[in-house]
Amino acid sequence: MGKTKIAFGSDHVGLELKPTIMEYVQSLGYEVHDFGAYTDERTDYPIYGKKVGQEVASGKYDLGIVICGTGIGISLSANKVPGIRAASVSEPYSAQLSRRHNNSNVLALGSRVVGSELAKMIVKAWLDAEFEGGRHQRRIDELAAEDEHNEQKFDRIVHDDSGKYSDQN
Ligand SMILES: O=C(CO)[C@H](O)[C@H](O)COP(=O)(O)O
Repeated sequence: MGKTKIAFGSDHVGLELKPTIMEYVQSLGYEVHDFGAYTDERTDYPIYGKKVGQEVASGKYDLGIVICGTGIGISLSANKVPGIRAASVSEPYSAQLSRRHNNSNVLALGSRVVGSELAKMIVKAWLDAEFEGGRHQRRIDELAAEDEHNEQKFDRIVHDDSGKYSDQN
């Protein structure tokens, strides 16, 4: 079996923390890829939350880690992608439980909320935890059923390279 593949994304604020976390995750034996942003020019977190969400939901990547100032905006964006369960957390306990109970497939961090050492502890707790299934699977199935209704609506919104979006319908 190959290495677990992790997709990374951030806005301009999350870019402060992203290289440190990517390097750390790689040192733990994971394959990593950065889907932007690549410069600190002010940009919009929905572009990168959506991109990472799509990479994970499509199965091209196993998990995603997204970073903005608080972790909130970029988690909201990732969670719009059907099949994504993004958890915005700022301590290891919630990170671990988000996988054990919620089977989170995207972790969202706030670079203005956590320092790099705490962020590493959060990421390690998240990566080491495993989904427990059982009664928790029933709840995940309910979320997936909601996704089916939302899928069509979501696909209408398209971003161009400058970050502008349009509604295709
Ligand atoms: O945390 C965030 C979203 O939840 C963003 O990183 C933050 O809102 C960006 O702010 P600014 O454009 O003022 O740098």
